[in-house]
Amino acid sequence: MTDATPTHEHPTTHGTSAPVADPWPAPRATGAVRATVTLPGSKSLTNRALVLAALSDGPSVVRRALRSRDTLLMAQGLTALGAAVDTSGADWRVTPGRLAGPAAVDCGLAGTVMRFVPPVAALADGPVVFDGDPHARTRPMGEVLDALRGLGVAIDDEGRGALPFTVEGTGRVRGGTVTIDASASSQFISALLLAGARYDEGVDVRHDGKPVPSLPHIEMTVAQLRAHGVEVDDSDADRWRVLPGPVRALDVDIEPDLSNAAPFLAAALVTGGEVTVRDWPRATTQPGDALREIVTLMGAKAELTDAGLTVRGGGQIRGIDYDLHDVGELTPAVAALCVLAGSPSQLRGIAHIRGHETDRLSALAREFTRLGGDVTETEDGLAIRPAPLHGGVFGTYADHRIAHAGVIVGLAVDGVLVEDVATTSKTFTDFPGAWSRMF
Ligand SMILES: O=C(O)C1=C[C@@H](OP(=O)(O)O)[C@@H](O)[C@H](O)C1
Ligand SMILES: C=C(OP(=O)(O)O)C(=O)O
Repeated sequence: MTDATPTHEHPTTHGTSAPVADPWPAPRATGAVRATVTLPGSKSLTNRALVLAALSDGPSVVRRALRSRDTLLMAQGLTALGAAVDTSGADWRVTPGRLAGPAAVDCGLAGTVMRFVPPVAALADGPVVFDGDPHARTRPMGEVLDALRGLGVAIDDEGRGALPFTVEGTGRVRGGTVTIDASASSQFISALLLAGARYDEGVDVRHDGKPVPSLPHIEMTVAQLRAHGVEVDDSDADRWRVLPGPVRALDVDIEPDLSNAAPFLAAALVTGGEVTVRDWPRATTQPGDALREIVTLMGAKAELTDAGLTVRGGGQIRGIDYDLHDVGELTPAVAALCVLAGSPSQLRGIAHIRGHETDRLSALAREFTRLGGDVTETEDGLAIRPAPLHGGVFGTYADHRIAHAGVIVGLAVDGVLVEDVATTSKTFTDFPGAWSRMF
């Protein structure tokens, strides 16, 4: 880095203070990558574990918690509500406390914080104000607020159906039956289920609308609730019932984040190399496990052994026709592989990712096109055809996974500069360092 290179100082909630060049020259692979990587913990598992620990009947331990912006924001939010969350070590300790306002919760850009914490705040005695990053104010949220109102909670959002808003907690929630349209995000359902056992009548949540995306994430919620001793009935399609009762304290181990494995495994395909991700679970509720199937369809070999998941690239990348509805968060990395593939691809079922950190379909189409790619948006996905690529600045829109897409393409294309790569700290502290260490 020269003195003339602009640097970006991460805010403290980004989990690191290392200055990083902006835009960041993405490492260009000069040969087949051979690497074994240890990835940080899962965002989705960590933030569910923290919420459930804060609602539990005693102290819990969240081992190998992910330390990143989203999880630190969750810890801060729950602390603001009255829990004691000790994040000083690798194992985070959560001691539930009396939930009370007035309090303020900064959601950053974390879907899990903006959706999962309001149902907890509803149990607090006193007002709790929620706000977040500018992009967060445009993320869909209204269904959760309306559902909470239906369960007996007063919320003041001045009709926005989005951040900022105030949950006017009274110390208890009636709960009961509510019907919502969760076609924009599975997190609407997970949010209500996570707190539901602590409501007087529990919750009976029904979905009415187009199919719910990211269903495995709801299954993850149900599994974690059951691990805490909560009774959940998910035997009917589009209906989830959480019975009222105590949430038992738990000592849990967090698995590595399999969605954040995507760029690392992609490096094996792009360079014809071999990448092993350590501690890949044999059985998991994480949707990122679908990467094993996806990279295989794209021409790689994926092998799960005691060492972890090893992916070997097999020369040219094959384009795919794939429905990512259940695993939408993998789209940016998969799209980057498709851009580098030797045959066309069609990615489907992901209209809802327009409501993620940014409109991911539009951002991916725009940024790949700027590098010479042939990528068009469809109503529910992306159509990608092979095209010669060139270097340039890759915009990231405050979206960690758009940054992953940029660095993947940068492996194979000279002169790709990834804007604000520090945004990756949303779910991965020092991603640029971990990425650079592979080469
Ligand atoms: O519950 C969760 O932890 C998540 C659910 C999914 O959200 P959507 O259902 O909004 O896609 C996923 O994309 C997000 O990264 C994490
Ligand atoms: C959609 C994502 O995040 P969030 O939890 O903020 O919704 C993501 O991580 O891809």
